[in-house]
Amino acid sequence: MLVFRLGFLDVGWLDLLDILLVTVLIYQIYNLVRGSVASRVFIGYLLVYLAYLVVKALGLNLMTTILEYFISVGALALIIIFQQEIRRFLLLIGKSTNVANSRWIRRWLMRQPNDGESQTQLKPIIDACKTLGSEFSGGLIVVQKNDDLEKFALSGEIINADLSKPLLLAIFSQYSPLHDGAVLISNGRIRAARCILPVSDDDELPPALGFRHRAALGMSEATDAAVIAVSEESGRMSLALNGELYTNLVLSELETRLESYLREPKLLNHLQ
Ligand SMILES: Nc1ncnc2c1ncn2[C@@H]1O[C@H](COP(=O)(O)OP(=O)(O)OP(=O)(O)O)[C@@H](O)[C@H]1O
Repeated sequence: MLVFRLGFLDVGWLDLLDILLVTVLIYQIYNLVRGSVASRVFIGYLLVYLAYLVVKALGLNLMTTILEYFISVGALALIIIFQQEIRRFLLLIGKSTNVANSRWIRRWLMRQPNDGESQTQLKPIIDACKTLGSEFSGGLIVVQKNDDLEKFALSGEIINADLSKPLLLAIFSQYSPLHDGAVLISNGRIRAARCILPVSDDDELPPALGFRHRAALGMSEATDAAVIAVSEESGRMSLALNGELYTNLVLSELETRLESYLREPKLLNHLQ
């Protein structure tokens, strides 16, 4: 059905709906990539696409063909560059559908994490963070959720020991040869120490936060693990989840966030 005419263009309700949906989509994508290097790539790609539309409308055939090739190869490159953002976007959709809140769906489709699988005990971790914070020792602890973290474990020293507060404190003691880097906790055990984590290039991170916090954020962008950073300088605790860094957490807040994130139902986990 025709709504109005714009020069030679007939604009209908469906066109308006189409424009609205594209606007929302571009806005959401912009929100996800804002502040990262990817945002500049995104804007660059949009400009090339606009140039393509213009040369196509003007009938410049050779230029149109060149830009067409560029855009089709660029689409593949975009998927690689925007891995993290695409993941966050799908996560956003997964969360907003709120499937996990339906009791019926929970019962029939989801496996709760406590059905026989070994769950990581959070108490030793929280207690260790408390001591590390009060002693200004500094620490970086990765708690596995679903994603396989073995390649990160192999970047450090494999330990494979029972999880306990004294062992965590011994690892992060400044006299320990293992205190540098991150401790990786997997299936309720300390899997490895001295692990090297990917560093985030998010330029919105406050300059006061150094590489420990960047590594925590980077790991949470690359995987679904929960990463705790205890600052050596301030003793403050931060938690990185799904590419978000929650800073200056009090102990109870750290525990609640960690608990609810790690105990989310499995179906939701797979959407992330
Ligand atoms: N990519 C990384 N992977 C694992 N650990 C890292 C990484 N980068 C830094 N670290 C750890 O963080 C420690 C402190 O780094 P830095 O002082 O830059 O961090 P920070 O964020 O300022 O934290 P703090 O407040 O504790 O000083 C390093 O000695 C190292 O143990």
